[in-house]
Amino acid sequence: AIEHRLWPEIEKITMEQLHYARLGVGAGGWQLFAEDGDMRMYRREEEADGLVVDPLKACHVVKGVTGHEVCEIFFSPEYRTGWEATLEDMTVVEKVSKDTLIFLQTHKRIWPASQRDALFWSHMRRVSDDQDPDAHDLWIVCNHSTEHPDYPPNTGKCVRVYLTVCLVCQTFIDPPKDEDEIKRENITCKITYCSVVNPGGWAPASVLRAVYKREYPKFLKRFTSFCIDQCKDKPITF
Ligand SMILES: CCCc1ccc(-c2ccc(S(=O)(=O)CCO)cc2)cc1[C@H]1C[C@H]1c1ccccn1
Repeated sequence: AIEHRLWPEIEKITMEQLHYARLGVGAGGWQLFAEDGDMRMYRREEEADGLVVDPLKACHVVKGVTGHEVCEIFFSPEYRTGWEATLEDMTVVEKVSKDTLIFLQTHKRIWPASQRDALFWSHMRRVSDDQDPDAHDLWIVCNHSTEHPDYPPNTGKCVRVYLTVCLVCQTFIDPPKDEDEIKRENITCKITYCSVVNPGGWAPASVLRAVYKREYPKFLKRFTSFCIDQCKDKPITF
């Protein structure tokens, strides 16, 4: 296949994000800011040119779904309106390959900041765990801001945000007694979600931090509940 112009960047950023997601939160100034059941949400307070760009890392454990299923739902455009509450509009601008799409998304305005949009490539892949070959495979979705000639930034009503996001999922199977078939009650998915969103233009630090504190826990809970609901009556996809 002919290599797409974005392929080298996609490969580099995806593997960097995989490495970053697998780093623990012990070092590096992470502060726990939200907890809910098995979900732990951490952030670092960081600014770039006076704009809040607080990196976020969330760890969650969800029973009854596989990492492949969770990443498939996070990646696929057809499910997004079902779980992304802050979305106002979404377009698939380009289909790079079956596992790589370019999205343009408009998010609901957060008063008093102006409305934001995001243009990013989204890439999904299975990664075999080189450290522990008998561990189950990892699945990753990586979203990273990009440019596109037909969608220049800041031309309409929206301020363009710049984001890098990854969702890394690992499936664990607790084998059922005497070789029965694996049921959903025997599977657990360990999820790490990382995001850095540069708001792209001025927005008060206090407002942004309040929005992230409110929106990220809601987002991850809504997303994982949606996954459980979507998968519960379907055959398991490993
Ligand atoms: C001023 C910043 C506005 C703003 C821009 C962008 C995003 C955002 C974009 C993408 C992704 S994702 O994980 O790639 C899933 C695909 O949608 C998550 C978040 C969120 C907010 C704000 C709306 C807030 C928010 C924060 C956290 C989660 C959801 N929404």
